Amino acid sequence: MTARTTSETARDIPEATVARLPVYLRALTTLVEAGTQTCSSEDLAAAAGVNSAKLRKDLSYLGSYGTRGVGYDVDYLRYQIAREIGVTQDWPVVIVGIGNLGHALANYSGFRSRGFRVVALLDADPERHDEVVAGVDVRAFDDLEQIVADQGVAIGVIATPALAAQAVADRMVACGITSILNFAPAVLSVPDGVDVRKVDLSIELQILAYHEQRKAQSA
Ligand SMILES: NC(=O)c1ccc[n+]([C@@H]2O[C@H](COP(=O)([O-])OP(=O)(O)OC[C@H]3O[C@@H](n4cnc5c(N)ncnc54)[C@H](O)[C@@H]3O)[C@@H](O)[C@H]2O)c1
Repeated sequence: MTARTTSETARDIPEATVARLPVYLRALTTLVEAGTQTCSSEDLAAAAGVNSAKLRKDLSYLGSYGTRGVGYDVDYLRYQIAREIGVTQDWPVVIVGIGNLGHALANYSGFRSRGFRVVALLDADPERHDEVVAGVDVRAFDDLEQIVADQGVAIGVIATPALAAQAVADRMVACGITSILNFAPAVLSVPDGVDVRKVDLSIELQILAYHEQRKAQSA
């Protein structure tokens, strides 16, 4: 994943720390679900896959230092991180491009449990407009402006072909969306104040392929 952000968070938490907070949140959620009440920084670091010094430093930005000999209160730390990320509130999200990937994203139940509510699925193809995916109607892309205004949407997901992605992003930005998660293999140009994160699984696979090749060469 690559990040393009225009500003640091209110208390200037470093961007690399911000990127790890959701990882800690996921690890803490697993601990809460397992009934764990306290954990050491070493346990949490192992669950999150980072080293414990880095974890302690990251959590110190949140003013969270744990209790010597006891560790962190799992439930409270989870709340603190969720509050810092902003997922204690419900974020309405629109997904544009309801093809193979759009269907998979719309059907993913993990968004809701992590604070994101998919309020609209939009597609330019009228043949898709009769569909209901995960209980949400697929609607015309031209309804974007109305939906964003009615629902106060700040986050948009792009799952269209690459050629359409910039035009979709432009329409999103023009009607007030300020954060975009882009799955299309296209570099988006957006004005200051709009954050774009790009997800590209084939790049992740290519990085793994590079390491596989290195392993094979040194074997
Ligand atoms: N990032 C990743 O890891 C990853 C993985 C898979 C696919 N993708 C990308 O996601 C995108 C979607 O892939 P897919 O397999 O779902 O494609 P798809 O062809 O099945 O679906 C694309 C959908 O976008 C709609 N669309 C086209 N132009 C539009 C526009 N201007 N406005 C609104 N909707 C529009 C189409 O009608 C279609 O329903 C592609 O760009 C693909 O390369 C990325």
